Amino acid sequence: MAHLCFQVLSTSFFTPKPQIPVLLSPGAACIKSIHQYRYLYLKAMQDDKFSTPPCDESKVRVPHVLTVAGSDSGGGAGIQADIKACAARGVYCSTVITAVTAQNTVGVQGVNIVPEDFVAEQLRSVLSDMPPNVVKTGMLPSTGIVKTLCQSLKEFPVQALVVDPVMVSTSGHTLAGPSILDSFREELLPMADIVTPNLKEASALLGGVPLETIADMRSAAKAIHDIGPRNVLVKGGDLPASLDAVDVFYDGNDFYEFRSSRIMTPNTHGTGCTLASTVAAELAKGSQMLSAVKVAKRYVEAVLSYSKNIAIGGGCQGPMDHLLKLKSNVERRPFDPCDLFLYAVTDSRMNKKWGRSIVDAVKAAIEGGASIIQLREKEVDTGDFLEAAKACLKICRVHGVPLLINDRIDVALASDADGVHIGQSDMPAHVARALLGPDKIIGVSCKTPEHAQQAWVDGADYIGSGGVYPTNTKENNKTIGLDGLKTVCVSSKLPVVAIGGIGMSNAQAVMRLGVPNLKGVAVVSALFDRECVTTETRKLLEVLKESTKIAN
Ligand SMILES: Nc1ncnc2c1ncn2[C@@H]1O[C@H](COP(=O)(O)OP(=O)(O)OP(=O)(O)O)[C@@H](O)[C@H]1O
Ligand SMILES: Cc1ncc(CO)c(N)n1
Ligand SMILES: [Mg+2]
Repeated sequence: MAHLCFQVLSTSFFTPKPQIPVLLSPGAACIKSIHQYRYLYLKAMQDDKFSTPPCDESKVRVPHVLTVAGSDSGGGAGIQADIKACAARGVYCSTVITAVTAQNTVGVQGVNIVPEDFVAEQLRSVLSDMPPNVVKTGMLPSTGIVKTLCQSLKEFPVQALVVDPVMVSTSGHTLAGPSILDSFREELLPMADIVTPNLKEASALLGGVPLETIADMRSAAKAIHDIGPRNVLVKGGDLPASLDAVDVFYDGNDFYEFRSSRIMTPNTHGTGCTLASTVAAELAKGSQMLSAVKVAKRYVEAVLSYSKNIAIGGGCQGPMDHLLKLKSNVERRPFDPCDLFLYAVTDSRMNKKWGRSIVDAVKAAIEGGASIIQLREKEVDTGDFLEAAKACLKICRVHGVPLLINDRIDVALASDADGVHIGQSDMPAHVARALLGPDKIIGVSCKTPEHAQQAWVDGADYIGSGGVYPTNTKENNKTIGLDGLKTVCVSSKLPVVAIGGIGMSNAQAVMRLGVPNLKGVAVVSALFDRECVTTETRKLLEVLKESTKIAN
């Protein structure tokens, strides 16, 4: 009996278009071949038969890749690489698992194939309920699984199909035997928008022709294109180590070479899965094929380069670390309110007056015992500020002292400083938080309980409150006094550092206010408008330590 199929159809070559659901009439039996559905799609386009689905403006479309692949217990290739690559590229990834492998950096110890009907069930679950933009395939270990997949794709067509014809692991273990070659050639490849064989796989698809040079890769790309996929990318990761990593792309008309210098690293496990998933992710976002491949190649190169020295496992082929963007957050130790104890704020006028560079000033303050540094450089050009921030950061990291940038979120981002300190008239703290991400330190200057309340709501980590005493460092700055400071501290959920005219003579009075969230003092002139910054910092540290002893 013919049945209703609610389908998502696409053009015969990938075009970045929203998915167009089509309700086929009961008379239209489920489409038999991919060619037939592509024909029907084009015809329907001509006849203007598509109805746009009612759109709910409150819903956000999420680009979505479904990967149909094997699990790699080592986490570097297969399903695990696909999920990580899609996540890194900002794309949702659902999974149909075709095999479970026991694998590590030494090799493949075992393969357990998922029964064909259970692969079919997983496919149905995903495709019928949450149609992906793009399907990407990896390890398809049996002819039955290839056929099941092709059948599902005919029933539930998608915008693009990316086929990574996984056959042999880099360690030489067979992941899908030669028996699948016929079903690849006859059924899967003709449906593919792109197929991405490595040298061995390209050779196998062509009956074993030897492939050793870039000229060979071109001929292979053309011959594989004749099998039916719309685009072919022959990957050159396995070219001799002396050559660049060159991939050859052929779209049926033109050849393109994607070249990157070869990264000398043992951590290349999963490069192929990562490349294909990234192509799929970029297509899902709406890229054209050529730009998707370009971005994917660049991404793999960046991840390889980032991961070249990581050590996971004792074998000779390690995995990559896909989430490089998140890495800097891991290296930084979390903010500790006690860091606010002796908070040194640099000042360009004072540095000029005493003939010091920003870096020298920071070095001296750290040597004297400053527990956090803020670069407050109002008169320095952006380029010079950035260079100084990077140099200061190196010193701060060595000593475990956080480095904050005053006002300049751009400089904080570009230098990868630990955070920023912003005033009431700078960028709102919640916007700074959105730009800087969850891990960077954000401090906000607050004079009132309302400011303090807002800083908490906006996601700040601490507040700076003052001026406690009159100061020349900041013009037109209202003095709030010890009482004002206490009022702010009492109403603040965040730790507080006191600022404004604080030095050796009055630091104890401030610290003796006796409010638990007052964690320290921020000083400018008391350290930097002096001949020896290190000596002054040491002295102030002693005074502060003394005040805590008295308080306890
Ligand atoms: N050492 C390297 N330096 C730079 N790029 C590389 C290196 N090794 C592989 N690549 C690139 O990584 C991508 C994947 O190619 P490769 O030939 O390694 O695929 P593969 O053999 O299928 O990988 P897998 O190990 O996942 O099966 C290609 O773009 C290739 O050029
Ligand atoms: C599960 C799986 N898929 C693909 C590859 C190819 O890298 C692998 N090693 N393991
Ligand atoms: Mg591969």
